[in-house]
Amino acid sequence: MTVLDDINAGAREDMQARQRLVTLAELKDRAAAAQPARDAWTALGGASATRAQLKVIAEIKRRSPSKGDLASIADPASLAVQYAGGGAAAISVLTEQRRFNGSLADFDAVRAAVDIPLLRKDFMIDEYQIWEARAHGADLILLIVASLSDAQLREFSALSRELGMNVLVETHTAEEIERAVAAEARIIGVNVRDLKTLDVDRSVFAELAGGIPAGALVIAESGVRGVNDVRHYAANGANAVLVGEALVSDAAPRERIAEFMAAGAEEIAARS
Ligand SMILES: O=C(O)c1ccccc1NCC(=O)[C@H](O)[C@H](O)COP(=O)(O)O
Repeated sequence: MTVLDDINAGAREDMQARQRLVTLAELKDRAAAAQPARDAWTALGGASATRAQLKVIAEIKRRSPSKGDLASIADPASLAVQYAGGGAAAISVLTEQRRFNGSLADFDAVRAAVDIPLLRKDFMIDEYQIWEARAHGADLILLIVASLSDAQLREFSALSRELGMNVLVETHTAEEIERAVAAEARIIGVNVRDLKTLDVDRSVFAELAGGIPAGALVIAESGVRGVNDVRHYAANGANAVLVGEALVSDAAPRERIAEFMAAGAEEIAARS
């Protein structure tokens, strides 16, 4: 069993516990009453003809399987306000409990504090979680190609779109990019962290990003520890970077985001 298999199995058990408390019918009612989803595609630069900026998706991440405890984050809402103030285009909130110490309560607190698009970052293996995301005000969800069949990728993407949300489709290999493209993904992430071994290899981004069709938004996920990593991703075609550890462990996340955006814009200008 890989780490990803193990996380998915835990995510399913936790979802089943929530299903005993909140039925799908109740979630559907809550989703219908929720404010419409914000436009994450446009916030991430999708509608811009030039895509001259590098966008930052700033993540709220307390712990991780690879690094253990990262930050206690007693007040996720206050961190989210700092992220938004620094210019983050979107905020990723990890809601997985067992390995990341996240929760839907964190998500709700962040939702109440900021008005920019929110990514519900979890291990999505069932439509229930997609309804749940929308019911809690998510604008964007993550689908990990390695966790899903082609049919699930298509069905989960279609449901998310029906609910007004965008989908970040995460890949780690050329074959997974082909599957994402076949599922008509418009926002494609390359996670340089192999979720089966937890190895982080930033060169994976340079190898794979060129295979993503023009028109799609390209998100570099994981491994940003400083401006040089941001420059590397921007120089190799990233429209946005998804950053967790470097921001939660920084005393000045607002300034760090602004710094990452400035460095990224310089690289994009240099490559065009
Ligand atoms: O972060 C992990 O150790 C991890 C392990 C297994 C599955 C997923 C994992 N992380 C999810 C992510 O992809 C990252 O939280 C995200 O890309 C930010 O990464 P980083 O900036 O390196 O914290």
